[in-house]
Amino acid sequence: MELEAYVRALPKAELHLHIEGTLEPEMMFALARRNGVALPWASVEAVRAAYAFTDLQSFLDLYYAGAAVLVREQDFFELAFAYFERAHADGVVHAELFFDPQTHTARGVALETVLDGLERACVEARARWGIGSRLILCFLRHLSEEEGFATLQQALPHLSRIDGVGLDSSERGHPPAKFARLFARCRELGLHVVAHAGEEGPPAYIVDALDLLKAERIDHGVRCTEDPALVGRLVREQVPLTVCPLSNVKLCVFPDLARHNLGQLFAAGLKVTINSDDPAYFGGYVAKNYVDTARALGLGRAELRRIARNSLEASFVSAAERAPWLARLDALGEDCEGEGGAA
Ligand code: HPA
Ligand SMILES: [Zn+2]
Repeated sequence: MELEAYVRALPKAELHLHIEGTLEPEMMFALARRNGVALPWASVEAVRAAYAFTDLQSFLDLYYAGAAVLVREQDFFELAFAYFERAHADGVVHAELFFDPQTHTARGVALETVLDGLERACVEARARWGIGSRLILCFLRHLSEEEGFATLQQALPHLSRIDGVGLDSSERGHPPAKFARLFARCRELGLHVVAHAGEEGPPAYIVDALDLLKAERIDHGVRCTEDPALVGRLVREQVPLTVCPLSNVKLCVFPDLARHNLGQLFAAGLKVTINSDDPAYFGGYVAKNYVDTARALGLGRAELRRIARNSLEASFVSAAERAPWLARLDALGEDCEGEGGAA
């Protein structure tokens, strides 16, 4: 089996995916027209040409500008439905979607509108393709903790359809400590907790995401290798890292995939997963992240199976829900063992 087909056949969970980051330029322009929203680019080609990012902030500026075309429930539905269709083609059996309510409520779009559209797509994806999903509300860390509390207040009537909270946006200068009280309240409400840390921020932010926010997974986390004691802890506690290789290259966290530290993280025994982050902006959905990383770092099929297994184990589904996917994964491993494991 070709590597691409093998990767697509791996049952996998996607755990680090910003739904607003799946907005392809074609949809951006179609929704801008439909909703009468002016965009700062003249054409699909012009917006694609602007995807030459130098760091996280240069991406975020463009990403928030693009998200302004999302206004109605139908827009959020179409956005998420298009993602699920691609995810299904990539062998994703379960996806935990991040969404950024503050990006939308700041423009007068109600949290309920966002949730209604996303949830309808989740239901439709389950019915059509059997894909499972969860929704994770992310707080924008460049805003204040008080604004985060206001967003949580708006979310309270909808907690039955929100599974967890996360922390995203500009990392440098916005440490986890800024949100310790907000995340404590979220935990009291029974929400799962994840946080972006150690993408551009220092390893200390990963430590604080674990100790102060009680994050169950670290989103990115690649800068952990600068602190050997932290790596030891992440291995001991088997804290999942949701690594996004194409994102890291696009945002200049690593100069190229061959110099990405995912292979090093994996060899150290960390619970590494591979994800796409904002695939419309970073040049590839989850299967391309697996394939390109495997080629660049020489990962074999046993390693790819391990990474897919990690994603299923690190998801928020029950052991019973996960069991059939793990069985399929193991069966695939045996089927392909004789075909030469190397990527
Ligand atoms: O990679 C990311 N990092 C931080 N915030 C984000 N919001 C969307 N993508 C990202
Ligand atoms: Zn992210």
